[in-house]
Amino acid sequence: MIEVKNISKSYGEKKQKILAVDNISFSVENGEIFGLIGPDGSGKTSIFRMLTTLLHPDSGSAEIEGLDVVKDYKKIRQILGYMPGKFSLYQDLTVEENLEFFASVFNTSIQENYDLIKDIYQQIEPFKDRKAGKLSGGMKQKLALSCALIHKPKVLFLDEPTTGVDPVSRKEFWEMLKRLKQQGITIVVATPYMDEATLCDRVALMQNGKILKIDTPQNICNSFPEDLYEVKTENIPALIKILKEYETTKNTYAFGEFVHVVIKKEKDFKKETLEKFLQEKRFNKIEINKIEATIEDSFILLLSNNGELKVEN
Ligand SMILES: Nc1ncnc2c1ncn2[C@@H]1O[C@H](COP(=O)(O)OP(=O)(O)OP(=O)(O)O)[C@@H](O)[C@H]1O
Repeated sequence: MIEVKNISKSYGEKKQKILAVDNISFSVENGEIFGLIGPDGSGKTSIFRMLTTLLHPDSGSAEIEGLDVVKDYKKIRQILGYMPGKFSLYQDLTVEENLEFFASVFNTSIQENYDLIKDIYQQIEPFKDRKAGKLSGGMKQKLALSCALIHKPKVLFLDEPTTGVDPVSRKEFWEMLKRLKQQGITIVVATPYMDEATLCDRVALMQNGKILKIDTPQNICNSFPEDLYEVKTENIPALIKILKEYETTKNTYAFGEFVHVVIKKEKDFKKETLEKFLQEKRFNKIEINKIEATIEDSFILLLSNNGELKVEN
Protein backbone atom coordinates (compact mmCIF):
# COMPACT_ATOMS: atom_id res chain seq x y z
CA MET A 1 0.00 0.00 0.00
CA ILE A 2 1.16 3.51 -0.83
CA GLU A 3 -0.02 6.43 1.27
CA VAL A 4 0.81 9.96 0.15
CA LYS A 5 -0.16 12.80 2.50
CA ASN A 6 -0.02 16.47 1.54
CA ILE A 7 3.29 16.37 -0.29
CA SER A 8 4.64 19.47 -2.00
CA LYS A 9 7.79 20.11 -3.98
CA SER A 10 9.10 23.26 -5.59
CA TYR A 11 12.24 24.04 -7.56
CA GLY A 12 14.27 27.25 -7.76
CA GLU A 13 14.38 30.25 -5.50
CA LYS A 14 12.04 33.14 -4.76
CA LYS A 15 10.83 34.81 -7.95
CA GLN A 16 11.73 31.88 -10.14
CA LYS A 17 10.19 29.33 -7.83
CA ILE A 18 8.17 26.63 -9.59
CA LEU A 19 5.64 24.73 -7.51
CA ALA A 20 5.86 21.34 -9.24
CA VAL A 21 3.77 19.34 -6.71
CA ASP A 22 1.15 21.25 -4.78
CA ASN A 23 -0.11 19.58 -1.58
CA ILE A 24 -1.05 16.24 -3.08
CA SER A 25 -2.59 13.27 -1.24
CA PHE A 26 -3.61 9.84 -2.56
CA SER A 27 -3.30 6.17 -1.73
CA VAL A 28 -2.73 3.08 -3.83
CA GLU A 29 -3.98 -0.36 -2.75
CA ASN A 30 -1.86 -3.47 -2.99
CA GLY A 31 -2.08 -5.14 -6.39
CA GLU A 32 -3.62 -2.08 -8.02
CA ILE A 33 -2.60 -0.50 -11.34
CA PHE A 34 -2.76 3.20 -10.51
CA GLY A 35 -2.28 5.79 -13.26
CA LEU A 36 -0.99 9.35 -12.97
CA ILE A 37 -2.35 11.04 -16.05
CA GLY A 38 -1.50 14.55 -17.09
CA PRO A 39 0.16 16.79 -19.62
CA ASP A 40 3.92 17.46 -19.66
CA GLY A 41 5.01 19.49 -16.68
CA SER A 42 2.02 18.56 -14.51
CA GLY A 43 4.29 17.09 -11.82
CA LYS A 44 4.19 13.35 -12.50
CA THR A 45 7.96 12.83 -12.59
CA SER A 46 8.46 14.87 -9.41
CA ILE A 47 5.99 12.60 -7.59
CA PHE A 48 7.80 9.52 -8.91
CA ARG A 49 11.17 10.89 -7.76
CA MET A 50 9.83 11.52 -4.27
CA LEU A 51 8.16 8.11 -3.99
CA THR A 52 11.28 6.35 -5.25
CA THR A 53 13.35 8.18 -2.58
CA LEU A 54 15.44 10.16 -5.09
CA LEU A 55 14.04 13.54 -4.05
CA HIS A 56 12.90 14.82 -0.65
CA PRO A 57 9.45 16.42 -0.40
CA ASP A 58 9.48 20.02 0.90
CA SER A 59 6.55 19.12 3.11
CA GLY A 60 4.12 16.27 3.69
CA SER A 61 4.92 12.57 3.89
CA ALA A 62 4.68 9.36 1.92
CA GLU A 63 4.82 5.72 2.97
CA ILE A 64 5.25 2.57 0.92
CA GLU A 65 4.32 -0.67 2.70
CA GLY A 66 4.49 1.28 5.97
CA LEU A 67 8.01 2.57 5.26
CA ASP A 68 8.70 6.29 5.15
CA VAL A 69 10.24 7.55 1.88
CA VAL A 70 12.72 9.78 3.72
CA LYS A 71 13.60 7.87 6.90
CA ASP A 72 13.44 4.35 5.50
CA TYR A 73 14.81 5.03 2.03
CA LYS A 74 17.26 2.14 2.13
CA LYS A 75 14.56 -0.42 2.94
CA ILE A 76 12.21 1.10 0.37
CA ARG A 77 14.78 0.80 -2.41
CA GLN A 78 14.83 -2.96 -1.80
CA ILE A 79 11.10 -3.31 -2.43
CA LEU A 80 10.54 -0.98 -5.34
CA GLY A 81 11.34 -1.15 -9.01
CA TYR A 82 11.64 2.07 -11.01
CA MET A 83 11.58 2.54 -14.75
CA PRO A 84 12.36 6.23 -15.30
CA GLY A 85 10.98 8.13 -18.26
CA LYS A 86 14.22 8.58 -20.09
CA PHE A 87 16.03 5.47 -21.19
CA SER A 88 18.01 4.57 -18.11
CA LEU A 89 20.08 1.63 -19.24
CA TYR A 90 23.74 1.51 -20.16
CA GLN A 91 23.82 1.97 -23.92
CA ASP A 92 27.30 0.44 -24.30
CA LEU A 93 26.50 -2.71 -22.34
CA THR A 94 24.70 -5.60 -23.99
CA VAL A 95 21.18 -6.67 -23.07
CA GLU A 96 22.50 -9.43 -20.82
CA GLU A 97 25.17 -7.23 -19.24
CA ASN A 98 22.59 -4.59 -18.36
CA LEU A 99 20.40 -7.16 -16.68
CA GLU A 100 23.36 -8.70 -14.83
CA PHE A 101 24.40 -5.25 -13.64
CA PHE A 102 20.97 -4.45 -12.18
CA ALA A 103 20.79 -7.90 -10.57
CA SER A 104 24.22 -7.42 -8.95
CA VAL A 105 23.20 -4.04 -7.49
CA PHE A 106 20.52 -5.90 -5.54
CA ASN A 107 22.78 -8.85 -4.66
CA THR A 108 20.76 -11.22 -6.77
CA SER A 109 21.21 -12.99 -10.10
CA ILE A 110 19.25 -13.38 -13.33
CA GLN A 111 18.77 -17.08 -12.54
CA GLU A 112 17.36 -16.46 -9.08
CA ASN A 113 14.48 -14.30 -10.29
CA TYR A 114 14.15 -15.55 -13.84
CA ASP A 115 10.55 -16.64 -13.28
CA LEU A 116 9.26 -13.12 -12.79
CA ILE A 117 10.92 -11.66 -15.87
CA LYS A 118 10.68 -14.78 -18.08
CA ASP A 119 7.66 -13.62 -20.12
CA ILE A 120 9.24 -10.29 -20.89
CA TYR A 121 12.87 -11.25 -21.13
CA GLN A 122 12.28 -14.18 -23.46
CA GLN A 123 11.17 -11.70 -26.12
CA ILE A 124 14.53 -9.95 -26.09
CA GLU A 125 16.75 -12.92 -25.18
CA PRO A 126 17.56 -13.64 -28.86
CA PHE A 127 19.30 -10.24 -28.84
CA LYS A 128 21.08 -10.71 -25.53
CA ASP A 129 24.51 -9.93 -27.04
CA ARG A 130 23.34 -6.73 -28.70
CA LYS A 131 24.31 -3.36 -27.18
CA ALA A 132 21.31 -1.73 -25.49
CA GLY A 133 21.88 1.44 -27.54
CA LYS A 134 21.20 -0.55 -30.71
CA LEU A 135 17.79 -1.88 -29.67
CA SER A 136 14.45 -0.67 -31.04
CA GLY A 137 12.20 1.44 -28.77
CA GLY A 138 9.98 -1.54 -27.90
CA MET A 139 12.94 -3.77 -27.07
CA LYS A 140 14.61 -1.09 -24.93
CA GLN A 141 11.39 -0.79 -23.01
CA LYS A 142 11.22 -4.54 -22.39
CA LEU A 143 14.82 -4.56 -21.20
CA ALA A 144 14.20 -1.57 -18.91
CA LEU A 145 11.18 -3.35 -17.43
CA SER A 146 13.18 -6.57 -16.94
CA CYS A 147 15.87 -4.57 -15.13
CA ALA A 148 13.27 -2.85 -12.92
CA LEU A 149 11.86 -6.28 -11.99
CA ILE A 150 15.05 -8.26 -11.47
CA HIS A 151 14.99 -7.94 -7.66
CA LYS A 152 11.30 -8.98 -7.36
CA PRO A 153 9.93 -5.60 -6.24
CA LYS A 154 6.59 -5.34 -4.45
CA VAL A 155 5.87 -1.98 -6.05
CA LEU A 156 6.73 -0.93 -9.57
CA PHE A 157 6.96 2.71 -10.70
CA LEU A 158 6.83 3.28 -14.44
CA ASP A 159 7.30 6.83 -15.71
CA GLU A 160 5.86 7.21 -19.23
CA PRO A 161 6.96 3.67 -20.16
CA THR A 162 5.35 3.70 -23.59
CA THR A 163 6.40 7.11 -24.86
CA GLY A 164 8.05 6.69 -28.26
CA VAL A 165 7.04 3.04 -28.51
CA ASP A 166 5.07 1.63 -31.46
CA PRO A 167 1.37 0.73 -30.98
CA VAL A 168 1.91 -3.06 -31.05
CA SER A 169 4.63 -2.89 -28.39
CA ARG A 170 2.44 -0.55 -26.33
CA LYS A 171 -0.37 -3.09 -26.37
CA GLU A 172 2.00 -5.95 -25.46
CA PHE A 173 3.44 -3.82 -22.68
CA TRP A 174 0.05 -3.33 -21.05
CA GLU A 175 -0.63 -7.07 -21.29
CA MET A 176 2.63 -7.62 -19.43
CA LEU A 177 1.55 -5.16 -16.73
CA LYS A 178 -1.69 -7.08 -16.25
CA ARG A 179 0.27 -10.30 -15.73
CA LEU A 180 2.52 -8.57 -13.19
CA LYS A 181 -0.55 -7.33 -11.36
CA GLN A 182 -1.85 -10.90 -11.21
CA GLN A 183 1.38 -11.80 -9.46
CA GLY A 184 0.50 -9.27 -6.75
CA ILE A 185 2.78 -6.42 -7.79
CA THR A 186 1.44 -2.91 -7.17
CA ILE A 187 1.99 -0.71 -10.21
CA VAL A 188 2.05 3.08 -10.43
CA VAL A 189 2.30 4.29 -14.00
CA ALA A 190 2.54 7.81 -15.41
CA THR A 191 1.32 8.40 -18.92
CA PRO A 192 0.29 11.29 -21.12
CA TYR A 193 -1.85 8.88 -23.21
CA MET A 194 -5.54 8.98 -22.41
CA ASP A 195 -6.23 5.57 -23.97
CA GLU A 196 -3.85 4.03 -21.44
CA ALA A 197 -5.84 5.61 -18.61
CA THR A 198 -8.69 3.18 -19.31
CA LEU A 199 -6.32 0.26 -18.69
CA CYS A 200 -5.64 1.35 -15.10
CA ASP A 201 -7.77 0.29 -12.11
CA ARG A 202 -7.85 3.89 -10.90
CA VAL A 203 -6.38 7.09 -12.20
CA ALA A 204 -5.44 10.49 -10.86
CA LEU A 205 -5.74 13.31 -13.36
CA MET A 206 -3.04 15.93 -12.78
CA GLN A 207 -2.56 19.50 -13.89
CA ASN A 208 -0.12 22.14 -12.63
CA GLY A 209 1.01 20.05 -9.68
CA LYS A 210 -2.50 19.30 -8.46
CA ILE A 211 -4.80 16.28 -8.69
CA LEU A 212 -8.08 17.28 -10.31
CA LYS A 213 -9.80 13.93 -9.84
CA ILE A 214 -9.13 10.37 -8.63
CA ASP A 215 -11.46 7.52 -9.55
CA THR A 216 -11.91 4.41 -11.72
CA PRO A 217 -11.95 5.18 -15.46
CA GLN A 218 -15.57 3.97 -15.61
CA ASN A 219 -16.74 6.25 -12.80
CA ILE A 220 -14.97 9.19 -14.39
CA CYS A 221 -16.81 8.55 -17.69
CA ASN A 222 -20.15 7.99 -15.93
CA SER A 223 -19.91 11.23 -14.01
CA PHE A 224 -19.58 13.39 -17.15
CA PRO A 225 -21.87 16.24 -16.14
CA GLU A 226 -22.94 17.63 -19.54
CA ASP A 227 -24.45 16.32 -22.78
CA LEU A 228 -22.08 15.24 -25.51
CA TYR A 229 -22.56 15.02 -29.28
CA GLU A 230 -20.31 14.02 -32.14
CA VAL A 231 -20.69 15.98 -35.37
CA LYS A 232 -19.23 15.30 -38.79
CA THR A 233 -19.37 17.32 -42.01
CA GLU A 234 -17.06 17.79 -44.98
CA ASN A 235 -15.05 20.73 -43.67
CA ILE A 236 -13.92 19.95 -40.11
CA PRO A 237 -11.84 23.11 -39.36
CA ALA A 238 -14.74 25.34 -40.47
CA LEU A 239 -17.13 23.17 -38.46
CA ILE A 240 -15.12 23.62 -35.26
CA LYS A 241 -15.04 27.37 -35.80
CA ILE A 242 -18.77 27.63 -36.25
CA LEU A 243 -19.59 25.23 -33.41
CA LYS A 244 -17.50 27.34 -31.01
CA GLU A 245 -19.83 30.22 -31.70
CA TYR A 246 -22.99 28.12 -31.46
CA GLU A 247 -25.14 29.28 -28.58
CA THR A 248 -25.36 26.11 -26.50
CA THR A 249 -21.71 25.05 -26.88
CA LYS A 250 -19.63 24.75 -23.73
CA ASN A 251 -16.61 23.29 -25.49
CA THR A 252 -15.75 21.76 -28.85
CA TYR A 253 -12.70 19.95 -30.19
CA ALA A 254 -11.61 17.55 -32.94
CA PHE A 255 -11.90 13.89 -31.97
CA GLY A 256 -10.75 11.44 -34.65
CA GLU A 257 -12.88 11.96 -37.73
CA PHE A 258 -15.57 13.73 -35.67
CA VAL A 259 -15.88 16.95 -33.75
CA HIS A 260 -17.09 16.57 -30.17
CA VAL A 261 -19.44 19.22 -28.84
CA VAL A 262 -20.12 19.56 -25.13
CA ILE A 263 -23.53 21.06 -24.53
CA LYS A 264 -24.50 22.62 -21.22
CA LYS A 265 -27.15 20.35 -19.75
CA GLU A 266 -29.52 23.13 -18.80
CA LYS A 267 -29.54 24.51 -22.36
CA ASP A 268 -32.39 23.74 -24.71
CA PHE A 269 -30.43 21.90 -27.42
CA LYS A 270 -32.07 20.11 -30.34
CA LYS A 271 -30.13 18.02 -32.80
CA GLU A 272 -32.52 19.08 -35.60
CA THR A 273 -31.96 22.77 -34.89
CA LEU A 274 -28.19 22.36 -35.12
CA GLU A 275 -28.58 20.37 -38.33
CA LYS A 276 -30.72 23.11 -39.88
CA PHE A 277 -28.26 25.76 -38.71
CA LEU A 278 -25.34 23.91 -40.34
CA GLN A 279 -27.32 23.42 -43.56
CA GLU A 280 -27.99 27.15 -43.69
CA LYS A 281 -24.27 27.72 -43.32
CA ARG A 282 -23.82 25.47 -46.39
CA PHE A 283 -22.24 22.48 -44.66
CA ASN A 284 -22.65 19.17 -46.51
CA LYS A 285 -22.96 15.53 -45.38
CA ILE A 286 -23.94 16.45 -41.83
CA GLU A 287 -24.00 13.71 -39.19
CA ILE A 288 -24.93 14.40 -35.54
CA ASN A 289 -25.09 11.72 -32.83
CA LYS A 290 -25.53 11.87 -29.08
CA ILE A 291 -22.76 9.87 -27.45
CA GLU A 292 -21.39 8.70 -24.09
CA ALA A 293 -18.27 10.46 -22.86
CA THR A 294 -14.93 8.67 -23.12
CA ILE A 295 -12.29 9.20 -20.48
CA GLU A 296 -10.61 11.64 -22.82
CA ASP A 297 -13.76 13.77 -23.00
CA SER A 298 -13.98 13.73 -19.21
CA PHE A 299 -10.38 14.83 -18.85
CA ILE A 300 -10.71 17.57 -21.46
CA LEU A 301 -13.73 18.92 -19.59
CA LEU A 302 -11.98 18.78 -16.21
CA LEU A 303 -8.90 20.48 -17.59
CA SER A 304 -10.88 23.22 -19.32
CA ASN A 305 -13.09 23.75 -16.24
CA ASN A 306 -9.93 24.34 -14.30
CA GLY A 307 -9.46 27.36 -16.51
CA GLU A 308 -5.77 27.00 -17.21
CA LEU A 309 -5.84 24.74 -20.20
CA LYS A 310 -8.09 25.53 -23.11
CA VAL A 311 -8.48 22.95 -25.81
CA GLU A 312 -7.78 24.75 -29.06
CA ASN A 313 -8.02 23.21 -32.47
N1 LIG B 1 15.08 19.95 -11.54
C1 LIG B 1 14.18 20.88 -11.85
N2 LIG B 1 14.48 22.20 -11.75
C2 LIG B 1 13.57 23.16 -12.04
N3 LIG B 1 12.31 22.89 -12.45
C3 LIG B 1 11.94 21.60 -12.57
C4 LIG B 1 12.86 20.53 -12.28
N4 LIG B 1 12.21 19.35 -12.51
C5 LIG B 1 10.96 19.67 -12.90
N5 LIG B 1 10.80 21.01 -12.94
C6 LIG B 1 9.56 21.73 -13.29
O1 LIG B 1 8.52 21.26 -12.44
C7 LIG B 1 7.30 21.10 -13.14
C8 LIG B 1 6.82 19.65 -13.05
O2 LIG B 1 7.72 18.81 -13.74
P1 LIG B 1 7.63 17.22 -13.78
O3 LIG B 1 8.82 16.73 -14.56
O4 LIG B 1 7.45 16.72 -12.41
O5 LIG B 1 6.29 17.02 -14.59
P2 LIG B 1 5.82 15.82 -15.54
O6 LIG B 1 4.34 15.77 -15.43
O7 LIG B 1 6.56 14.59 -15.21
O8 LIG B 1 6.21 16.34 -16.95
P3 LIG B 1 7.26 15.74 -17.98
O9 LIG B 1 6.56 14.62 -18.64
O10 LIG B 1 7.52 16.93 -18.88
O11 LIG B 1 8.47 15.35 -17.17
C9 LIG B 1 7.58 21.58 -14.56
O12 LIG B 1 7.20 22.92 -14.65
C10 LIG B 1 9.07 21.43 -14.69
O13 LIG B 1 9.59 22.35 -15.63
